[in-house]
Amino acid sequence: MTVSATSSLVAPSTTNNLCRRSANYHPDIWGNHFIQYLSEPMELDEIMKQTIMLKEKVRLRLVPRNPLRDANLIDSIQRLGLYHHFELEIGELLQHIHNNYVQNGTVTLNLNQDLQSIALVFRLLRQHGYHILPDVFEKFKNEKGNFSETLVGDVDGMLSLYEATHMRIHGEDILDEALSFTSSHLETMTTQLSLSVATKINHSLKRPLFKNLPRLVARDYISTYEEDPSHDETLLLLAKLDFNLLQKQHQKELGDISKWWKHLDFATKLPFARNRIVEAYFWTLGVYFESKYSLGRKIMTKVISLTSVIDDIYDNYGTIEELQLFTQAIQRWDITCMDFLPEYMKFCYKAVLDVFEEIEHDTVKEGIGFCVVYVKNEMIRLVQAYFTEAKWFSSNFIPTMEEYMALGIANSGYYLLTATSFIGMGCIATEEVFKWLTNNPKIVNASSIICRIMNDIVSNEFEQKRGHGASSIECYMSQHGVTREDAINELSRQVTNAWKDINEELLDSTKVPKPLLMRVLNLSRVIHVLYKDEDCYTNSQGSTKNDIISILMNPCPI
Ligand SMILES: CC(C)=CCC/C(C)=C/COP(=O)(O)OP(=O)(O)O
Repeated sequence: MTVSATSSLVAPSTTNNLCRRSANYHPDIWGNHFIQYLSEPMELDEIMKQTIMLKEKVRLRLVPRNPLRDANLIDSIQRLGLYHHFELEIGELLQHIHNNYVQNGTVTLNLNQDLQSIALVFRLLRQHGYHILPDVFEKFKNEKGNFSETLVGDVDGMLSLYEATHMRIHGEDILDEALSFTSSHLETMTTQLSLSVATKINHSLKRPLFKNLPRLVARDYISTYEEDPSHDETLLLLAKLDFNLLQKQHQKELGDISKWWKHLDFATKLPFARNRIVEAYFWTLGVYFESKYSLGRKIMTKVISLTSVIDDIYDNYGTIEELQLFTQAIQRWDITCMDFLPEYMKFCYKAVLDVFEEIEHDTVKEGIGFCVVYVKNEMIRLVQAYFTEAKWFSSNFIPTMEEYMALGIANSGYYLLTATSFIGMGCIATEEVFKWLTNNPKIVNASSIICRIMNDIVSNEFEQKRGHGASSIECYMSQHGVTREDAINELSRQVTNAWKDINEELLDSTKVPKPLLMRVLNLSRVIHVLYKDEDCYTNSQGSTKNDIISILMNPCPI
């Protein structure tokens, strides 16, 4: 295929009688639901006053007492979605545990055979950047070097160890073994336990804490915590009020963004494309939910929803000739290029330029206008990658795995989304940080690999049926002469390794501030939630719909 994106712009010949591919995506399922929230009154002063008072009450408790009590309190606060209010105090408490109960990287806390507590302390310290060693788990092995079967009766201990294993980095074989030991036994145990415990286990197996989205964890845990007779009333009430307050803010934000989307009227103008504004906001909410990231959420939701449409143009509807024009127009970034585009592309092109103008306006106001060119460049790189992918498909080219993954990292869109997420982070996202991003950092590559491969694994069969380029699965099968199942096993191993890369990079935040790395972690978590079993972004009527209802529509009953 010799189509190049650099030749001069020439208006396309008539395309009306072309045979275009179609994916028959289901329509938007939300209608005007979120626009309604815009007219709801916001009388929240009393609730805000109450939460301030409750926060101060909780803060008084966040002083070192007994390391186990401290660890459990931190765990509850984190699961209840309140960590962002107590970052400083929790940091100090963990520092205290580390100073007093860790020697040469090994936890020395005397917890005998209390697997639940040991694994909890390990998980919390790791999560907060302490490079402690997993050798504390050696004592749970038998003389043959296997995890002891006597642990199987300890459901809480098994679950706690299972959750801790997701923090593992390369070379930690004991945690690999612990993961397969705990997951296989937990799965078997579900048939012998009460329905509520089995449900809890199944949920953890599908969405371990570390790979789940903080808002989903909070909404779920608030209910679980309430049922625990030993719960702390102050903490529970604070968690509920805080969740509901944030939910009201999210509803208004999404209402505003939905109005913008409705006004674009892509459902009529580009009916072949996915219409997923609420799902795009959900994606963004997984990246940052805290009140102060409102601007970031607005920008990122708009970028995701437009990228989704562009992806559909390249994957389904556009002809190679049209795609070449669109690619050139994006490279040139000039509104006059619109004249050369087919009607349906004009709407999308104009919307992209308008959104970037809005980003420029917002970021200049915040004093970080320098970032726009970096984000724009990521959009250009993404569209070029989409075009290469379309050319490969139209010429029936099956790349090697190496060629495929180099393009797959670029067309995952995760560099664009990472750069976009940094815009919302304010002054810590310096120009150095955006430059760092242009040098293919390991953590962003890993997150892009997770995005590309998990997406390929769940959407492959459907995409191949409607006509799509070779995915990582076909490339691997063709290159290594193996079955689909073997290819999927190998690719899943690559996803596991990418998570280990992410964990390793999170332990070293010397190059880039940790809050920015947390965006990359959260972007990876979104992929785990949306693409674990099927493409729940494209087919959003199942678990995604339930997740959206639970965090964006249902307040916590007080
Ligand atoms: C990560 C980004 C940019 C998200 C925006 C929405 C999007 C393009 C989702 C993936 O769609 P898909 O499953 O059709 O992707 P692909 O065409 O890459 O397989």
